Amino acid sequence: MSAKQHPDYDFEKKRLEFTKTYIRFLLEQAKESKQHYQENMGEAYADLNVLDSSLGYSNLLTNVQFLEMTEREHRQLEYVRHKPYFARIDFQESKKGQHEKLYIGKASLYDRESQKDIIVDWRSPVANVYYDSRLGDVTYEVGDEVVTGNVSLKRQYIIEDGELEEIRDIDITTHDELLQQALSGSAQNRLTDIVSTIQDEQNRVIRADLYKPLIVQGVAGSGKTTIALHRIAYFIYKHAAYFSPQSIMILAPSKLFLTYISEVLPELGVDQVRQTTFLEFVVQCLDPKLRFSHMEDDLISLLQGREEEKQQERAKVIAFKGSLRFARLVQRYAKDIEQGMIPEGDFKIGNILVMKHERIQELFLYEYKYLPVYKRIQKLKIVLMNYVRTKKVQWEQRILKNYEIKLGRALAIGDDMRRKETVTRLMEKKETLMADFKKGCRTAVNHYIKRFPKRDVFDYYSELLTNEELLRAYDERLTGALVSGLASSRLRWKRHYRAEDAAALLYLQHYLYGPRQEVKTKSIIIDEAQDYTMFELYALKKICKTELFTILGDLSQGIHSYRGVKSWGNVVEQLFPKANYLTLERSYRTTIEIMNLANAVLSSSCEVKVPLAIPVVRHGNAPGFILYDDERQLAAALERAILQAKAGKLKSFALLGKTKAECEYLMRIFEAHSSLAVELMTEQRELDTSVVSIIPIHVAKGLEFDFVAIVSHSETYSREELDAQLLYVGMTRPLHQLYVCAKRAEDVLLDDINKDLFMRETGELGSE
Ligand SMILES: Nc1ncnc2c1ncn2[C@@H]1O[C@H](COP(=O)(O)OP(=O)(O)OP(=O)(O)O)[C@@H](O)[C@H]1O
Repeated sequence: MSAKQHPDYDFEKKRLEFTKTYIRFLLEQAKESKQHYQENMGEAYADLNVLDSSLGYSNLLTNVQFLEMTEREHRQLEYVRHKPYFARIDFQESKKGQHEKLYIGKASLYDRESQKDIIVDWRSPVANVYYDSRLGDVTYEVGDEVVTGNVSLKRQYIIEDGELEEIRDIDITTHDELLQQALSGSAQNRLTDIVSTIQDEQNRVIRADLYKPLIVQGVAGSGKTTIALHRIAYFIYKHAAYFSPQSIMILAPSKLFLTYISEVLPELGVDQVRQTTFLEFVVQCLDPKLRFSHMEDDLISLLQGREEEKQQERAKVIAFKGSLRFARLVQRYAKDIEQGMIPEGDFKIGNILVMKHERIQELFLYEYKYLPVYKRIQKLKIVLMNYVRTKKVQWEQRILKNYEIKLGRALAIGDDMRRKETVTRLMEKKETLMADFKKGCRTAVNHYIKRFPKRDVFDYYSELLTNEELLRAYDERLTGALVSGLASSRLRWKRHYRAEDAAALLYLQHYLYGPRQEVKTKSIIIDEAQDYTMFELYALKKICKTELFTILGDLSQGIHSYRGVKSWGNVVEQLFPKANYLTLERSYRTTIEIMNLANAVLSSSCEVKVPLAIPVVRHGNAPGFILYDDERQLAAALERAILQAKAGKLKSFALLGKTKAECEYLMRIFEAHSSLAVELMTEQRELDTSVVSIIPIHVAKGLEFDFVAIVSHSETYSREELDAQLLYVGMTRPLHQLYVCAKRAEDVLLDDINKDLFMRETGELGSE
């Protein structure tokens, strides 16, 4: 209800004014403190030359740290001042008996004098009660302790620009009203935070054990991306000492997607989290010059279905390269490289045995095992150099002694001539030997180390792919077709690889060289994880040396399933046996009508591997099916639908095609027959809601729009799993309105679907 109509309006208004005034006061204080620390820094800097330098630096450093802290506080206050909180719970803890009104917001605030909470952070233990429990008796956990109490009121606020607009009391069970309101809004070109309407199943994901891997199967629109980001904010709040933002890495499918999610973390007060794509990460670990063709290229070839047999073979090669079987093959190869590296024979300087081959092997293969193979060479070099240095005098004396004995014998020779000759020869020999020995001590280690092979990861990997004998040696069950498929999958240019090679290269780099820069990641969040191969997940685990993965995906959207995850069970069993597995079955993005049609299309054409999405209670228009005959009709019908939707306040519009070629075709149709501003979206561009975006479905995966039309013009959808999943992905992108346009119902798999699930329109309706 409107805030003013609520019986507690005066009280709540006063409370809000008090909070705002206090925030203003703190902001003033923070401003003064900042100035103070800046002045101190200036003085400390000037003193650097005068004072003992360590004291000067420590002064400077202390002030820099205080300044950073104050700036952080300042930023946080600035960012909550217009919307300090979004909910209140009245809570009475059983033990204390004290009744508390707890206001929940995005950041905590307390009275500096009384130390009492003014705002409680949404991530704090007690705030869990707001998300998780109903009115009445509740419990929540603080560490190992369980706190019991009673919640007598749950209240929500809508505060805009510091003004109280609405107050709602949640009487029995749900947050539905506020959720409905949140969901009925428009899709922006950026994802937003949802702290005030997090649902209980989502709350469980956000707060799931942070020290265990977590795998989440969530239907389309269930909030996976959104809650992954909230989980990061929770990580940082709960374990600030262990998880700095820099130690967390998000892996997203594309740069476009990264831009799309870029505002959520700052909205949640979190910055500096590493956000990248898997291929970008591999490039950073290996070599900035490394280039990958995109996995979408393979998808496109598969979708276009050209030279079907060849494509089937390619799909098999891609699938194999993503498998743990290939990972084992690469592992064996890496082991052999390791074993075969050590130069033959003992390490000697002249005749002096420095180290036996067996001992070097022992050091290299066992004692330095904790290091990547090539780093062990450096280690061995240092050890051998030190060894030679410490032993040099002893060896020298041994040589000298040897000659002393020989000289002693020579001096005893009776014949003057022979004695002289022998002594001179021995002296000369000694001189040469000593000179050689000294030189040997300086150079022998380097010479020995140079005998280790010097090859890079690309060289090794190319050798593996193209050497039939090697491939069979590491996997004797390999078929001839696969062997030749692997060989022909190698790209011609050095440092230019296919996406399917990324995992093997990453693994080899990890095993042989270690990453180029130290990987400081302690926790990895993977979105759209159904597109990852088992080998990719395995290689990531190895190179980051962590088990702390949060893996979120939806098998129903597995359009890369020829390579990607087929079952979460496999991921748990083979890679993360300690993982928690959670599911999200409710979908928040689309209306019931749209979700019902998407579910029907999916289940009519392929085996559904996971539960179908349950839409939250939000109704909308029935999806429209536009049957058209020619380009002109199509453009006119869609223009009309879009203008109508614009009048109905929808803001973001997308036309989805099966492939890039189809989208380019649509672009031409619209430019020729419509006055709408359209733009062809690629992964490099940013979403612009002022135009109608034309996007291939696989690029739109993960994104959302108010209005979506899926157009089949030059491309149709078959009953193959890949096509049905692609349609499903497209159909689950809109928030409010879906159109499917085709020349025949079977082209978009609607021929077999219950006709009540969509409204059939003909192109003529729209053409005037
Ligand atoms: N609890 C919630 N309150 C309000 N909005 C929500 C909530 N949960 C999800 N949403 C909204 O639902 C939409 C879908 O969320 P999101 O994109 O995170 O889902 P997803 O599971 O990653 O989807 P997909 O797999 O289809 O890409 C977003 O607009 C998000 O803001």
